[in-house]
Formats: sequence, structure tokens, C-alpha cells
Amino acid sequence: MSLLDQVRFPADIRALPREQLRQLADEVRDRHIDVVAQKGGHFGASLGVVELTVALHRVYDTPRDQLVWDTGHQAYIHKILTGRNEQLPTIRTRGGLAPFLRRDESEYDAFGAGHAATSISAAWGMAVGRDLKGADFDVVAIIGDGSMGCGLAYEALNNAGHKSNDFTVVLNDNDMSIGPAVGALNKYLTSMVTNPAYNKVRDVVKDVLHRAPRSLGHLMEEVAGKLEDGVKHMLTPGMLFEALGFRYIGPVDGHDLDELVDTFSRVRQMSGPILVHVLTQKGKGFHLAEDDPWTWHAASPFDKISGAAHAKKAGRPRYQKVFGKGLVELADEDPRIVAITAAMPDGTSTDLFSRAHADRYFDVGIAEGHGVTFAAGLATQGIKPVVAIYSTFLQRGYDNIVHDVALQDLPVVFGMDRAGIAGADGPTHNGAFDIAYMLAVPNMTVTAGKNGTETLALLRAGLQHEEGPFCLRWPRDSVPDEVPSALTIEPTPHASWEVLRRGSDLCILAVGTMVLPAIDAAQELAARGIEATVVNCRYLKPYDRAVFEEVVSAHDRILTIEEGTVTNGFGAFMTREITAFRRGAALHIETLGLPDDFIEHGGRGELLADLGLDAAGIARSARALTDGAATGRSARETA
Ligand SMILES: Cc1ncc(C[n+]2csc(CCOP(=O)(O)OP(=O)(O)O)c2C)c(N)n1
Ligand SMILES: CC(=O)[C@@H](O)[C@H](O)COP(=O)(O)O
Ligand SMILES: [Mg+2]
Repeated sequence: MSLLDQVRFPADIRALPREQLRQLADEVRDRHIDVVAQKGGHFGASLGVVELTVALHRVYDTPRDQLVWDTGHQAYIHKILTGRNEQLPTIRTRGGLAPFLRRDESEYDAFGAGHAATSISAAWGMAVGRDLKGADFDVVAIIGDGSMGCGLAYEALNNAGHKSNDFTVVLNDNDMSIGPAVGALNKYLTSMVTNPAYNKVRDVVKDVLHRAPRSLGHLMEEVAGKLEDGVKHMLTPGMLFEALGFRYIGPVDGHDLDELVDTFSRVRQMSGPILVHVLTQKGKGFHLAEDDPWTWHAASPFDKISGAAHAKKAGRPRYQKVFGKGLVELADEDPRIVAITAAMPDGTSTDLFSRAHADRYFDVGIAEGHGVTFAAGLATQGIKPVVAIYSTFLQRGYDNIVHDVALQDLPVVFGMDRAGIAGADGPTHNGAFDIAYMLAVPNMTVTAGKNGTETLALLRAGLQHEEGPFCLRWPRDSVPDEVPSALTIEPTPHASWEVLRRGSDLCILAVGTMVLPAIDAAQELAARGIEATVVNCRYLKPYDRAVFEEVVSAHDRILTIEEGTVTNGFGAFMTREITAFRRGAALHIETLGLPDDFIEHGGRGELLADLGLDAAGIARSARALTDGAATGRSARETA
């Protein structure tokens, strides 16, 4: 009988004979491989924490004791062991399990995740909250080495380390982020655990312990622990974490269940801030992922034996590839261009740049704010930095954008990928706010291309723009057009719009990915006798004042459409501009976009249709606007 049939919750793990934990771990690992092979999803990170997850739920009394997983892409094992095994195949699908952790999905999900490096701050908050109310439970944060390279983690360590509240940080060190591990921390951690003298002494200590008579066991354990700590302090450089006030324990073999259970049983009896350094292998137990953890960070459905993806990647390339290739071509011609990524070389396709111009490629790690201000510094030296960061992750660098780039009018180009609906990654990853947050920044030029070619045309324009920062956005999608070499594409004229269609019944002001569906909607409307003007507002700010005045003078019914929040988005901006320009006129303005809410995970296309942001939805809104206006219905904002 399979153990997984009887182990549904952590209490079942704690009821198992200890010698069955190994079998449970093997079954859980196989289950994870089976489900992701069928359905796709995040893959390598969960494989690396199978034993760690089993051991934590074995030792700690979850959900009373709180486990705070960082980022959450490694939490499939946690979900399997906390009552969600049957639902696992629904993960990342509309209405199914969330891609990461969510407090509203399970009592075992102590804190939501998705963006990296929040776990220590959150866990510390829980520990202090516990002590303020005199409660009694353990709090454990589990953070990866890549996420430990993020400044937020140090803010938390620094703050927690000088207090005495009990809480534990588990550093899951697989020497890997998504791309190759970057940063001095990784070198430091590696040096600690590969120091031959330190490891020799550890082996001796282990051997002495093993041989000690049972009767002396506890005493020997104390002596051995002191000896090991003394050696550790002597041999390992700096003991960064001890300097920050944490008792350092480790490194521990993250795949040795006995060592893990013994270590956490010991740690659970200790007091104060503790950091347990666990060594794991990302992709452990699936040979292809062990050999190439970067590629197997996430996977689309694949054959378990060969690893071959089921669905052949047909059709046109993703926007990210078009951007990455175009940037390389432009950098071939201009030695001032540099590319900056924040630990996402693959997702932004700046890995292409790293191969073509290694000396001008910078992966700053999970440090978006630093990446932005680093770019500002480069710009003061006449360098042309292109900061390629997902819209959602760029939120981490907002003050840096305002304070270090825009206020100093520095020519930095921001390439915001995953703008709009990201899809399966859900609300933590949707690029819902970049139009709103960038429009609010003085001196910032805000743009969005209608297709791949125009995206590169805007990139060229941004690289020529010397008078301050410039941003452009693109979706997690394939381009709708054949895209030529960037070097053959003229830069889009500054602050220009493009009138794609003229009609007398209403005017549609469309942004970026909404332009082509607006054209399709206009054709549907025309079949019903409604003629729409469609304008490609590829410069959101500064906008094309001449075209604006022409079309706004000619229309009392205006529909704006953007794949971004309507709250303080382009539509709100245009509504203010239009009502000021047509003061006193009886206008009917509707702004379509993402509602003032968080959009759940699901397929990008189905979510856009749900939101009325496909051609059919746009046509419906346009008809309502023209019918409504015909009956004198007042203008209304729609979400
Ligand atoms: C703020 C932020 N930036 C970037 C990402 C994208 N991201 C997801 S997982 C990951 C790598 C994390 O590395 P590590 O913490 O070592 O975890 P591992 O995958 O190795 O288990 C990155 C960069 C993110 N989730 N959040
Ligand atoms: C967990 C995380 O943040 C990344 O793995 C993210 O899911 C990547 O997103 P894309 O798949 O859109 O590159
Ligand atoms: Mg890692």
C-alpha cells in the first residue's frame, strides 16, 4: 500500500514510524514528477526540498507551528503533504490550486508568497506577534540562497538578529537561483561548506559521537557541539549570520532525513534567532533536472523518460525573445548599450545578451531596487542601460525609479516584461500596475507597442531618448507579427500616436496589446453599422497632442482600453485630459482595463475574455456606449 494514500496531513507524518519517512519522501517526489510531467508548472525547486519538507512537518507541530516558505515555487511538496495532493493537478489553472502559497487556500500556508525574500520579515513579524500576545508556537522561515541574495532578507536578519525572540530561518542552499547563482553571498556560502579543514573536523566529530557509549551520549553531544562550533568560528570566514546575531547551525545534508529530523528536533529546543544552513540539490531525483536545474526551474508538460516537451513550440516567438534578440542587434552597433536583469536572464531573454556581450551584461540577482539605481549610476557615465525586469518585480524598485532616475532626469530604459495578465502565475505576477505607477512619475516617457515590430521601434526610440527615463512594456505572449531585424526598424517618433481607422460613431484610444483586438472589434462594429475611429496610443505620456485634439474634437463618445488597472491608468489620465479639453461638452467616456482587484491565476486568453478585453468584449462595450449615448445615458467608468 502506498504511504501517500494514508498520509494526507502532517499529523499523519508525525504518526509514521521514523523508518517509513524515506519511503514517504520517495513517493512524494514521484507524485510531484508525475503531476508536473502531465500538467506543467514549477519543477526543480520542489524536488530539492522533498526531504526538508517531510522533516519540517515531522518535527514541527504544523499548522500550530508556522512554516513560512519564501517565494513559494518550491511548495508543491508542502501542498501534497497538507491535504492538497488530490488537487495538485489543478495547480495554476483557473479555479485550481494557486501557483504559490496563499493564506486563503490552506491553514498550513502561514504567509502568501510569489515575490522572493519576504519570508524572514514575515516570520519575524509572526514571532514578535506571538510573543506580544503570550502565545506559544514555533515560527520557521525557509528561504533559498538566491532569495537570500536580496536586500530585503538582510533588512530582516539585521532587525531580528539583535533581539532574542525565538525563531528559525532555514537557508535552503542549492547554489542556484533561476539562472547561474550570482553575487558574493553564493561564493561565501560555497567557501564555507567546501572548506576541507572544516569538513575534516566535522567528520571527526561525527565519528567520535558515533563511537561514544550511549551512556555518555548527551554529554558527548554537548562537547562535540562545542568543539564543532569552535572550529567553525575559527575556520569559516566571518560567520556572517552569527555576526548578525543568529546562532548558525550547519551545513546540514538536505537530503538526509535522519540528519534533518535530528537537527530540527535539536533546534526546536534551542532559543533565540537561529539559522539552519541546509544543502540541497535543485532538481534532486530527476536526472535531467539534476544536470540542468536552470532549464528545469519550470516545465511545460513533458515525457517523464525522455524529458521531451509534449507540445511543440510552434508559431511566432515570445515578445521576450524578440526583445532579447533586438537588444543584441542594437548593442552590436552601439557599445554604450548594457543589459541589466534581476536574476531572470531566461525569462527576459537577456541571456542572449549575456552570450553576445558578456562584458555589458549584468545580472544583479534578486535585487530590483539595486538594479535600477545601478542603472542610474551607469547613465551618469554616458552608458545606455536597459533594465529588463518584469512589471511586477519592478515594483520592488519604484522609489529607485522616482528618486534616483526620474528626479535626476537620467536616460534609463525600462523594458517591462509580463505586463498585463501574466496568467498561470496569478495575482503576484500580473503586471497590472506599471501603467499607473509609471504615468505618475514626472519626466518618465511611458510607451507600449501594438506588436513585436513596434516594440522594437519603441526600444530604438528609448535608446535615442537622452532627456530622461523611458519605459516600454510587453506581455507574456507570442508576437502577432513577423519581426525584422531591429536595425531595419525606424524608431517610433517621440510622443506620436497612429490613427489606424476613422469612423464617426465613436473613438477608441487603445494601448499596446489592446490595439489589435480594438481593430478586430471595430470590424465587428462596422458589420452592425457602427463606425469607430481606432487610435494606437503607443506613447501614453507624453501623448500626441495634435491627434488627441483632432479625434477628441470629432467625438463625444470615447472608449479607452489598456491591459492595466483602470485605477489611475491611461483611461483615467485621458478622461482628465479630455474633459479639460472639451470643458462643458456632454461626453460619454468609458475606460476599459483591469478592475480595481487582483486577477486570479488562469490562462491569459481566458482571463482577458472574462475581463471583456478581447475583441468581443470591446465590441460589447462600444455598442453599449453608442446605444447608451443615443439614449442620453450618462458616462460611466467600467471596471
Ligand atoms: C522579487 C522577485 N524577483 C524575482 C523573482 C523570480 N524568481 C522566482 S524563483 C527565483 C529564484 C530563487 O532562487 P532561490 O531562492 O535560490 O530558490 P530555488 O529556486 O533555488 O529553490 C527567482 C529569481 C521573484 N519571484 N521575486
Ligand atoms: C517563481 C517565479 O517568480 C518565477 O519562476 C516566475 O514564475 C517565472 O515566470 P515566467 O514563467 O513568466 O518567466
Ligand atoms: Mg537556490
